[in-house]
Amino acid sequence: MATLFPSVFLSPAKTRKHHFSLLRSRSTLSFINSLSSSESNPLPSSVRALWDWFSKEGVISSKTPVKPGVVPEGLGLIATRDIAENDVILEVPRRFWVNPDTVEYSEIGKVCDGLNPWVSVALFLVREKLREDSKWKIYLDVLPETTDATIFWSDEELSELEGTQLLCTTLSVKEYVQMEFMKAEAEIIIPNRQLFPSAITLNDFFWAFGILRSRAFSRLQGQNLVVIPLIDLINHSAGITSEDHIHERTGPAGLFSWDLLFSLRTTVSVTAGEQVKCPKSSNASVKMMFIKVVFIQYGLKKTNSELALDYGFIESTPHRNAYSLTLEVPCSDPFFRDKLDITKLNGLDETTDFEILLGHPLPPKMLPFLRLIALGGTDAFLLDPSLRNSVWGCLEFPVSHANEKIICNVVRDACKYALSCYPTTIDEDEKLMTEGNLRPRLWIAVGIRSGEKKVLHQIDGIFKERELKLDQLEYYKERMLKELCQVGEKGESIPSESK
Ligand SMILES: C[S@@+](CC[C@H](N)C(=O)[O-])C[C@H]1O[C@@H](n2cnc3c(N)ncnc32)[C@H](O)[C@@H]1O
Repeated sequence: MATLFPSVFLSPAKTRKHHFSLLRSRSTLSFINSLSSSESNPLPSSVRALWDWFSKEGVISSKTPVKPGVVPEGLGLIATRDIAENDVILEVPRRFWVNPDTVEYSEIGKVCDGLNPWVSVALFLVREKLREDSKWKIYLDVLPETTDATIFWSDEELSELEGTQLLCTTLSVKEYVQMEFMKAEAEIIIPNRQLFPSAITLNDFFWAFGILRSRAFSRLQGQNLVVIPLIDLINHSAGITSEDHIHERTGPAGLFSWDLLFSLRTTVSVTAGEQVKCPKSSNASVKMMFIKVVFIQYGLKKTNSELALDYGFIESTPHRNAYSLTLEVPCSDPFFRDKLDITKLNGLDETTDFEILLGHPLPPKMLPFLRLIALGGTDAFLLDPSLRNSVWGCLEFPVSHANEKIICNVVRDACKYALSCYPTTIDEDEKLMTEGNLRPRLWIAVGIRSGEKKVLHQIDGIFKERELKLDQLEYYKERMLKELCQVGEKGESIPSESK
């Protein structure tokens, strides 16, 4: 019966639809202890220059409760004094923001008019980076040349992702960026050489894209992306479980000015770090600083694939492991129009991605959608227009033995096929991870491929269990009969066939 379905019905290895929004959801602050030697991690001069610049501009002062520091995640923000709940950590005035408005009021504003906002900000960043006299030079010097985000991986590094959805997504994002670059080059850069005197390469454009994906926030008022110097030094921690700590307000924006401020606050109080003697050291002058690093939550709903793609790290939290199943009503289906109608009525598209998380149940609309796609034969009466408003309710429960068997077969076959595309087993991956000493990118690759396989085994397990219970499930006709009997017990009329 599985052959009833064309191959487009369920395509697990299909590239996940990527929403090329560069917006990061609102973020959260918190404070985690970290032990760090202040002597062994000197602050780069570029970061000191940025701090001095912001001091001179009156953006930070002796009252600012954080300072930049070198932390395991690269640069980060460190608490310098006790901070009370809901205190402001940093506030950066609008004149230091980099967003589509910044581009609009710049020399390239006119030629970038109408461009996709992220493309215009990317062109702006690259152009400023290539200028010796850029007003933004002090900030741009602090930005990393690259991260461990998968768009920056070599072919050899990407080969470690063989079989994964993340590999497909990374390749399609790279293709998309390349296409946008070629378009921008042909339509904006080449026709306006006087504005872009230095050659801009695809690698430059990728750098800017990577910067935006890993550092841009979404504005609270209005949805345009924005990069905020200094605030973008904040790192992510799995330990932070809330996302709501960014505010915008109008306030003092320097020595004599008033402006819109992008403001980062905390909802938890924090006591600043203190100097302690290194316990193993006999030399009393060697001291370790017990520091409080300020972290945010980059997005509670982001999967490990999204974290790896955007930021270049993954978490060990199980539910960050996900697998996306793409379900589609095939246009060759004899009931295509009816099924599409029902799909739309219930808020789904003809092709819908269902993200399944490790340790979580299937998304609620997945089983009804599967049953709808599989609907045919003697069950096709449920597609009658007179049942249009009630059919989804029926699909939330098993329809018929045949229908349920089809969905089990199709999903299990798809899982088996997807699992056969990974060159390693979960055991092999876990052995690599426990042996340790993996380079960061290999660690990410191994974590991603083992996470995806775990989710596929979980999905397969769910449908295997269903398959074993096919004879015990209650189907539509039995449910209808039961309902009729209940009506009968209440003394109402019973249709003659049921008597
Ligand atoms: C918004 S920036 C934060 C500042 C950054 N650490 C730096 O050195 O400029 C985001 C980047 O920081 C790093 N990062 C943030 N949180 C991290 C974490 N929990 N684990 C590993 N890297 C992290 C990643 O490279 C990520 O792309």
